[in-house]
Amino acid sequence: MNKKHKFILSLDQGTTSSRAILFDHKGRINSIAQKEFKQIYPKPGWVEHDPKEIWSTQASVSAEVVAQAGLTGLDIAAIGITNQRETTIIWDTKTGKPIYNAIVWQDRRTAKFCDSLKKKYSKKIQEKTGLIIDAYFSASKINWLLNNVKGARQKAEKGLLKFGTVDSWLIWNLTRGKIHVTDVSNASRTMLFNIHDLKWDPELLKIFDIPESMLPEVKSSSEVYAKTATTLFASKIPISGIAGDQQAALFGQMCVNKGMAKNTYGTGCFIMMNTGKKAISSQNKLLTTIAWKIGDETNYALEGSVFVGGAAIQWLRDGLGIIKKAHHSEKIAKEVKDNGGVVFVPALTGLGAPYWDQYARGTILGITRGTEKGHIVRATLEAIALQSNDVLKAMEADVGKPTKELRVDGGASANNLLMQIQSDICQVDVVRPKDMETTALGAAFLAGLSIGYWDSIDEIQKIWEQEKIFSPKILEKECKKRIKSWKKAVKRSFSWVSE
Ligand SMILES: Nc1ncnc2c1ncn2[C@@H]1O[C@H](COP(=O)(O)OP(=O)(O)O)[C@@H](O)[C@H]1O
Ligand SMILES: O=P(O)(O)OC[C@H](O)CO
Repeated sequence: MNKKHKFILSLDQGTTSSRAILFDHKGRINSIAQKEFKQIYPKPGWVEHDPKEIWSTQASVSAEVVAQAGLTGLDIAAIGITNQRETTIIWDTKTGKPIYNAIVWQDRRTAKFCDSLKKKYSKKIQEKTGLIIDAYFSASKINWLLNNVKGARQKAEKGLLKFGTVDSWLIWNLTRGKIHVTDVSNASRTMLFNIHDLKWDPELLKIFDIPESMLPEVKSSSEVYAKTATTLFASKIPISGIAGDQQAALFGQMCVNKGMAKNTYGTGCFIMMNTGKKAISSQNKLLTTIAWKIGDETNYALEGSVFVGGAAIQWLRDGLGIIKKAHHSEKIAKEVKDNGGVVFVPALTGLGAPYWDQYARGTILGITRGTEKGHIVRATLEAIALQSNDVLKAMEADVGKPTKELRVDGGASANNLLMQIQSDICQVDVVRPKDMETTALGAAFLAGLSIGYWDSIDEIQKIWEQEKIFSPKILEKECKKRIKSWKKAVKRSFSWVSE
């Protein structure tokens, strides 16, 4: 069969659901299957997933999407993997069983430990890893698991345990325990990886007290790592692309040139700017990270993560119960002409970039007798846009250039009002692609490139299509006014709790 008549299967393992998507040679979606899984909150600030459920939901949607399309494994040219990043899984090499739940990127249990490292190591860690010391990254989570799960440290020291981010865990299972790998983009989120010499860093391993034998082999983002060995598919399919989900989205948005930026509106908001072959060290509390490595070329990016993006909408739905469905937020926010003076800072799990205050908490200011539910909902959408703008402005300051356009994707980018607000606040064009599953598409592109399904990035650029452009509708003066009151509110949310 002609390769071009085959499909690329993309596995998109996100924070709230596992998705499998089949893409055709034009980069169009043929079929999607998705399953949500359980979020486990054992204590305030702790967030866990069951690694077995991560695997079982991902395996079942993978089989489902192929069957649903009336295809078999023989129709799949390759598999690309993209995943929630930083989330930490440790498993027993012999049994393949996890020693504990996955500690999710949002989990704050290691905040104090991270604080204790800041004074001595902030500079060194930022130089080597591009990251700012925070409980967000994998290193302190691995350290916690080794120190708190009975017998873990002894086993790890004997080489009997493996650590992986979710990509490694999925590949371990897809290959029935034969392959333990990750790619540079995922490795760059662990706080153990030197992003300049592309190696696990012995000094960092010492600081976090982690044996190197636990770590996966680090590969590029686009190469054949292995072939599937599960019974999920009738044939052995090459796994040939891996990238952390935000890096995959940057690639899926074809932000392949220096200065191009994207924002993914999922649970959090993740703004990333391609900085080309150069790792730019941020002066504005952003992260320097590896976007991808293709062949011998490593591409770097600046990133700012907003912890609570679409999750603020979820909170309106599940916590406050003032909306029934996430997409109702648009209609309800449109019932009022503006925010009525209400400003919401959704620091529900602290504040990420560019503030990095793990002790900040959510606050709603400006409520009066006239405040309606629409004002709160509108202020929530504005907060998503304002947080994203803070990051974009920090990026522009780091690279010394204004952004031309912001490409958008993720669940909440379907909200037209939010996209218009984003364009107004940033005073840039917001460009939404036809295919909003850009994360999965990016992984498919990486997988397809390495097996020659697509010949080059140039060929892929030709198939990328935009759906809609949102241009600023308010004047810069009005925009500045809104940002001023937002900044005032953000200050009030700082250091609210001490634990
Ligand atoms: N129309 C919408 N308006 C605003 N928020 C939305 C809308 N649709 C989805 N969301 C939000 O987007 C998030 C889901 O996006 P998704 O990309 O699936 O996230 P993730 O990959 O983090 O699980 C949820 O937090 C949800 O509240
Ligand atoms: O699963 P998402 O889309 O919320 O992304 C999670 C990020 O990778 C965390 O860094």
